[in-house]
Amino acid sequence: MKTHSSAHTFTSEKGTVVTIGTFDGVHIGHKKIIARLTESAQVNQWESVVLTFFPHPRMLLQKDADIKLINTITERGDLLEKLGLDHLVVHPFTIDFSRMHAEDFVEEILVNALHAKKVIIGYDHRFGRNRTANIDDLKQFGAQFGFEVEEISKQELEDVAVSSTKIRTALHEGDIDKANAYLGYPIMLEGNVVYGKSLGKKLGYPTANLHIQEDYKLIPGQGVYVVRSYIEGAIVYGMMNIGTNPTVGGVAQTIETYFFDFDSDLYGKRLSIEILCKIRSEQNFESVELLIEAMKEDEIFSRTYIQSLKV
Ligand SMILES: Cc1cc2nc3c(=O)[nH]c(=O)nc-3n(C[C@H](O)[C@H](O)[C@H](O)COP(=O)(O)O)c2cc1C
Ligand SMILES: Nc1ncnc2c1ncn2[C@@H]1O[C@H](COP(=O)(O)OP(=O)(O)O)[C@@H](O)[C@H]1O
Repeated sequence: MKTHSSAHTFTSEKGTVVTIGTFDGVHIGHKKIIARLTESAQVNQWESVVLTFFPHPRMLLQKDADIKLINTITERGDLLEKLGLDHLVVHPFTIDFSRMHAEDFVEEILVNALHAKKVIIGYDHRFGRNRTANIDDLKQFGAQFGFEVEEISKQELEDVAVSSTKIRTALHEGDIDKANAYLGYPIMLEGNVVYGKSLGKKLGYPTANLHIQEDYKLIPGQGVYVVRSYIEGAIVYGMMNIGTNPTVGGVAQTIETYFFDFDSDLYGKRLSIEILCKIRSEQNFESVELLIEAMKEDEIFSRTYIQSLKV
């Protein structure tokens, strides 16, 4: 898969079949749409293209700085790559771009830049300045500029929209089982290991504190989770706490992981950590001794769970 940072720098050898969307989560519903795209490309000897925008239109237009996404833009690219796409175009969503008239968008972006022979799009897709154009307009533009339009049905689209919303809600609630089932893969958090309060080692459980750069990344609700990571080529399991560490007087939210059967310096390293299941909610224990007891139980639970994955 080739990633292009703008439609204007896109190049392809052949005509293309294009779909447009955010595809946040790249979940089981999205995969069906992408499968239609890659199949159509194969049958027609075209190249498959996903056109996506960044930042998310809602971040720019509604000043909705607080919108949270299931995937960072890097994760989205990595997940789409696994689906056998030929091209991912991450076009910058700017104020100027948002003001483009529908016909200019079709001619400049879809036809001239992306060489679209076919566009696969939701029945309710709206585009162009103030989202004035709809799928019927797109079909007319198709006749004018020589591309086909394939409509994704209401039912199929609702399945996709519902699962994106359901995944976000499930993640907020810490319902990892549900979120992972809709995603079709374990939700992941990626970031750099930073210094914490240096209490972990004293408690007998050193924890790698993860700093996630992308402020729009949705962090699952507070709680203690069984996790998995890949550190220097090896699978490492662990237990993660997402919370404010109230027992030791913490205030700010941290994401910290104790890795099992592991003992090396992780400061400054980049980790991608998959969340596999929830153990319990974070609690404000009356003493540090009680917190340590709880962590010992978390470890027993986690090791049993991990063992069950291996049989
Ligand atoms: C598996 C696990 C469970 C935890 N559960 C709680 C909890 O229920 N309540 C709490 O206040 N802190 C909890 N913590 C956070 C500890 O207080 C934290 O690891 C400790 O403050 C070390 O912080 P440091 O890495 O900044 O040194 C948990 C940590 C881990 C790894
Ligand atoms: N098994 C382990 N799991 C997590 N971190 C470990 C482990 N063994 C060693 N470390 C190292 O210890 C650091 C955490 O120690 P800790 O006392 O909790 O300090 P901090 O408050 O800076 O996180 C990690 O960032 C990592 O470099």
